Amino acid sequence: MDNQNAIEFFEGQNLLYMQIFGNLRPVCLMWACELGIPDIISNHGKPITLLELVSALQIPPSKVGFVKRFMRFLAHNRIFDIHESQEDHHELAYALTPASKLLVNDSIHCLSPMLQFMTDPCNFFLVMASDSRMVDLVLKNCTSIFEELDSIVDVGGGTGTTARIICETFPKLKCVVLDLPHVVANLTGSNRLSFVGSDMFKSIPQADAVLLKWVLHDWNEENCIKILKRCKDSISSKGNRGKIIIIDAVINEKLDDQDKTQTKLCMDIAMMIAFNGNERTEEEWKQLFIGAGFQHYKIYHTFGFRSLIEVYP
Ligand SMILES: C[S@@+](CC[C@H](N)C(=O)[O-])C[C@H]1O[C@@H](n2cnc3c(N)ncnc32)[C@H](O)[C@@H]1O
Ligand SMILES: O=c1cc(-c2ccc(O)cc2)oc2c(O)c(O)ccc12
Repeated sequence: MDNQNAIEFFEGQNLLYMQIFGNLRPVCLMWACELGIPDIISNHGKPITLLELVSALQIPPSKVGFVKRFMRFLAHNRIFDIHESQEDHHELAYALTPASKLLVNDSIHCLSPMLQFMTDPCNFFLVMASDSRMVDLVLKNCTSIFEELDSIVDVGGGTGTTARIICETFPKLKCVVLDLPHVVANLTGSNRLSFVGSDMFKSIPQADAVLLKWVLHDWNEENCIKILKRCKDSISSKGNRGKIIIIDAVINEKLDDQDKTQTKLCMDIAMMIAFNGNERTEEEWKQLFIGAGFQHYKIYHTFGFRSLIEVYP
């Protein structure tokens, strides 16, 4: 084997080992949450030294080396930051990163239900609600998309977390949440928020706009076109001024960084396994819109791994 081949061989070997051991990442993340490490660091109010962490975890001091290695792994994966403490003789101290701030239990945007769901997929609606609380961040950046509307139907809107945030943010907007009857049974609305138990393939109430957040990626092309046609009927009384607002991923391997593409492609595999659904490229979205009889669309790549797409008749 010449030198170049040897370099390629060892790079290939490393990549393969990295993939093979990759399943340890979610496992370690879950252990960190089960041990309450994000909460401990958050409650500490400043970076926590290794000894302080071991003491808070009530782990025998003899195990300090294990905690150190565990935290090194998580820090390498950008779940925690490692600082050199200025006060404590340059001891190592751990801080939260943007990722672990989302695992602190009393934070409004806490995503730990999503993590638990991956090992125990029973509480689907709790998971969806935890994701939907992020919508407040989207709405702050996209007020122009909603502020001219008088009414909106959140199709497949689950237990109404997104709709409640929309109602709070836009005080003149009336919002209907449409989901399957068993999902919305026993849910109470308010004067501007109501729940309809129905099948989105059959009929959707009339409104100025229809919201589809994390719905279409659950379905194959044929079913998406059926749903979009029902949505088009729902906004028909608004002529060309009605619109569909889709919140979902748009795969763009050329423009996105490696992390973002990784998330979208993982989600694509999850959708393929769980629902025969898929994440889509812009061209694939465009074909759906044309297939359902829409003329125009505009994509806002403004928040995280998902985009907001406005679709017009
Ligand atoms: C992945 S969840 C998304 C929930 C919510 N939009 C969100 O982002 O949190 C998909 C939703 O579609 C609903 N759904 C599935 N089939 C439906 C149907 N035929 N009619 C109405 N809703 C449906 C599910 O009950 C579920 O609430
Ligand atoms: O993050 C998810 C995960 C699922 C999922 C994974 C495994 C299963 O056995 C069932 C479901 O489903 C999701 C989904 O439908 C969605 O719209 C968004 C996120 C997820």
